[in-house]
Amino acid sequence: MRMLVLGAGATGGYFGGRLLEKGEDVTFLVREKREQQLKKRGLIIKSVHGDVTLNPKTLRAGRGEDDPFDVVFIATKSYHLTEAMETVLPYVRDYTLVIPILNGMEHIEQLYSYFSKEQVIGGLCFIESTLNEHGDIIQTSPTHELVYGEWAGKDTNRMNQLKECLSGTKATFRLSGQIQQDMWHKYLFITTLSGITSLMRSSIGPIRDTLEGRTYIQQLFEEVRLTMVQAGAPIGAGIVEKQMELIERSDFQMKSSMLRDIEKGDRIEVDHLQGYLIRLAEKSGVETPLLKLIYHHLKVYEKNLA
Ligand SMILES: NC(=O)C1=CN([C@@H]2O[C@H](COP(=O)(O)OP(=O)(O)OC[C@H]3O[C@@H](n4cnc5c(N)ncnc54)[C@H](OP(=O)(O)O)[C@@H]3O)[C@@H](O)[C@H]2O)C=CC1
Ligand SMILES: CC(C)(CO)C(=O)C(=O)O
Repeated sequence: MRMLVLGAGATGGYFGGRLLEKGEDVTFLVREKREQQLKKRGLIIKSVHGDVTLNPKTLRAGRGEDDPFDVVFIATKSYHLTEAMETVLPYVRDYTLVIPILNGMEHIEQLYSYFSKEQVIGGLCFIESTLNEHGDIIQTSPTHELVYGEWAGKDTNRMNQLKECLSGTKATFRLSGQIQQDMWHKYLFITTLSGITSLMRSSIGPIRDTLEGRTYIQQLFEEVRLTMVQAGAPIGAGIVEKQMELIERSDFQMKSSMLRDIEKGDRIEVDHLQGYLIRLAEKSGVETPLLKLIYHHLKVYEKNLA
């Protein structure tokens, strides 16, 4: 299958790079600066699973538009999505599978204004990765998993074909029969993790290892869970307990990508993650005091960037 990865950043560059390493036909749709970096240095992955330097095929918007792709992974930040969608449209046909791997949920509705419900499938990823000052991908913990699946959870020929193509890669690609729930659960986890680590400006260990810190994590999980349940999201029973266990087991040094972005002085996805949930909570009247504090704290960070 011909695959296009929109965004050769920390996630797109990693998963696309691993597929390329395996020998799949992968192209990256990039902007000028990133293309120059990739041409000069190559796509460099420095990872706990092994380093690799690759020479990827790149495309710039407007070029090769008569050469469509079978699969398009969407791997930009949420705040770049609208512009990015305009540039990717010419490479997509009716049969193209569009797989977003962003955190959050709001982007799904946004994608439906560009693509049909048939084209867009569900997706998410678990990975701790970032770009260093040279644009190399630094991937730092054992998990490197991309999960995908039909929105309605069906077992289809096209998913089986995709599964075949993604298998045998030095990263886990997992086909899910309940991708909507997986995405909401990941959203619950990341809103809490990014919220608490960004508020405290700390990796998870020092927060989790104090009674007060753990209480705040628990409170935030509950606020977010209730918001999601009231919005009709398919949240499983006992999910907060399961995700608290995940927090307990996480490496002491574990940070959210949002905190890493704050440390680099970069933009953050606060409106896409915490902001969208606050809007949902307001609609259903759920009280979210801690989530609101975190949201406003992060909005102040954003204001200070300007
Ligand atoms: N990093 C992580 O550990 C994890 C991140 N996520 C989520 O994955 C998503 C992507 O994050 P991440 O990969 O970290 O982000 P990055 O900022 O590292 O990468 C995004 C890439 O998208 C590129 N891009 C933006 N707009 C365009 C465009 N119009 N055309 C081509 N390329 C474009 C940027 O390129 P340019 O250099 O030109 O700006 C950048 O390289 C986010 O929703 C994030 O929350 C999920 C799990 C883990
Ligand atoms: C929590 C983590 C690292 C898991 O993939 C993540 O999604 C993020 O930091 O954005």
